[in-house]
Amino acid sequence: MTINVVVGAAIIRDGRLLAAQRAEPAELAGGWEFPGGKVDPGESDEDALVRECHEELDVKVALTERIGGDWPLGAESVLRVWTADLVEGEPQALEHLALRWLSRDELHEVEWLPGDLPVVEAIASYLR
Ligand SMILES: Nc1nc2c([nH]c(=O)n2[C@H]2C[C@H](O)[C@@H](COP(=O)(O)OP(=O)(O)OP(=O)(O)O)O2)c(=O)[nH]1
Repeated sequence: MTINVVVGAAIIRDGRLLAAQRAEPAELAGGWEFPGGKVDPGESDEDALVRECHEELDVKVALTERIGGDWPLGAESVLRVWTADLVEGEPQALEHLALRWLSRDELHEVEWLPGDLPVVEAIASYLR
């Protein structure tokens, strides 16, 4: 069985984390996640993440630090997360229902996808 790699960006600005609300598929719609997506064959994780942020948010990001290792998403996928700085552009919800910048106190005001919760905990210490 091949394990699918999903990459996610913890974009932080002024001590706040950018959270994005999924628009699809129906069973995930409304849940909040890190911008990102699946790594294409032959593509590095980091290149995939920069590409996905451009496609989804119309921004250029610079990845800064890997957060933890492979975070399990069910039996068949893992999530790999990097913190990121915005280098160019203001994030647009091109593929999401909404975007929010969350301070540490606000982290749990949105309903994160279940697999993201441990990652969100790991990122709390980076926020104000
Ligand atoms: N992008 C992203 N996906 C996540 C997170 N947490 C989580 O469980 N997932 C799941 C949702 C999806 O089943 C899968 C990522 O798929 P995706 O739909 O974002 O990937 P993609 O943009 O490459 O889309 P596609 O080619 O399949 O259409 O991982 C997260 O924080 N960010």
